Amino acid sequence: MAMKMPTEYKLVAEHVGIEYRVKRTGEYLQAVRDVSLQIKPQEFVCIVGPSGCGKSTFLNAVAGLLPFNKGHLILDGIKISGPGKDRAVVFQSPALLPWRTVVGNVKYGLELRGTDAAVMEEKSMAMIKLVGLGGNEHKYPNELSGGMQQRVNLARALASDPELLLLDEPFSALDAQTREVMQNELLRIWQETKKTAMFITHQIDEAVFLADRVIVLSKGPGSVVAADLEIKLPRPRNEATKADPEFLAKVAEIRELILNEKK
Ligand SMILES: Nc1ncnc2c1ncn2[C@@H]1O[C@H](COP(=O)(O)OP(=O)(O)OP(=O)(O)O)[C@@H](O)[C@H]1O
Repeated sequence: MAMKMPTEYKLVAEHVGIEYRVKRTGEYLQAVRDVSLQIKPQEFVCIVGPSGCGKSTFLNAVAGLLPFNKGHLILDGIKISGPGKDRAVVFQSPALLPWRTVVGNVKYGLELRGTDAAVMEEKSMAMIKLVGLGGNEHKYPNELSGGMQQRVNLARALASDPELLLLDEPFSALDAQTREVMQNELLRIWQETKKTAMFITHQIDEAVFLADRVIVLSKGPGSVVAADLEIKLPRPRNEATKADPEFLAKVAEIRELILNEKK
């Protein structure tokens, strides 16, 4: 097996363009025009931007689920050309298999890879514990709340030990209180696992609370990177973070940037 060389960046996007062929008209829509960005190992990067700017499109391209027609996407020094076990995605809807228990769902990805049964059991149980679901291993998805289902989804993504965790508005279907709990939980898990994370959200305060860096995309279609802002708030972050003048200033700055994009 080829030795993986350590690289300065976990993910590099170089002038990435992504287009869709619109079925209805047969025409091409350049959803993302020119996105360049870098994510360092263990960094938490949030991507925000006006609705329809191509946040999900970009994430899907990084996941290898959508082809791109311009530029390059490079993960650990290797060009992305399709899905791979080095990336795991957490979508807004948990999409759990209803006929499988919590542990059965967490194991699913590992099973597809032919992982050894004992290793699979051990990893799945550890991940379930990590996401705070210990004791719920044998419950079925319909016995779980929305927040618990999203915890299972996170455990499933982490079980495969990905190099890059991709999260596409994972908490936007949750009520405000559960959402805040899950943001804190995600930060705790991220600090324990040290996974590099790319998180898409349209909620600016969520982005600033979570991220080391917030990248703002311009209005779409044909989006580019409008701003790339470092968030220097101390960690661990907690409720007090949200009252920090730096937090409030960054939220206001990004809100202004997005409002200007919408004009
Ligand atoms: N399957 C598709 N076929 C054609 N156009 C699409 C398709 N999916 C998305 N688009 C278009 O691509 C652009 C980017 O969409 P995308 O969903 O990535 O934006 P987004 O920033 O994630 O939006 P939101 O914040 O509303 O979720 C939009 O103009 C959208 O209409």
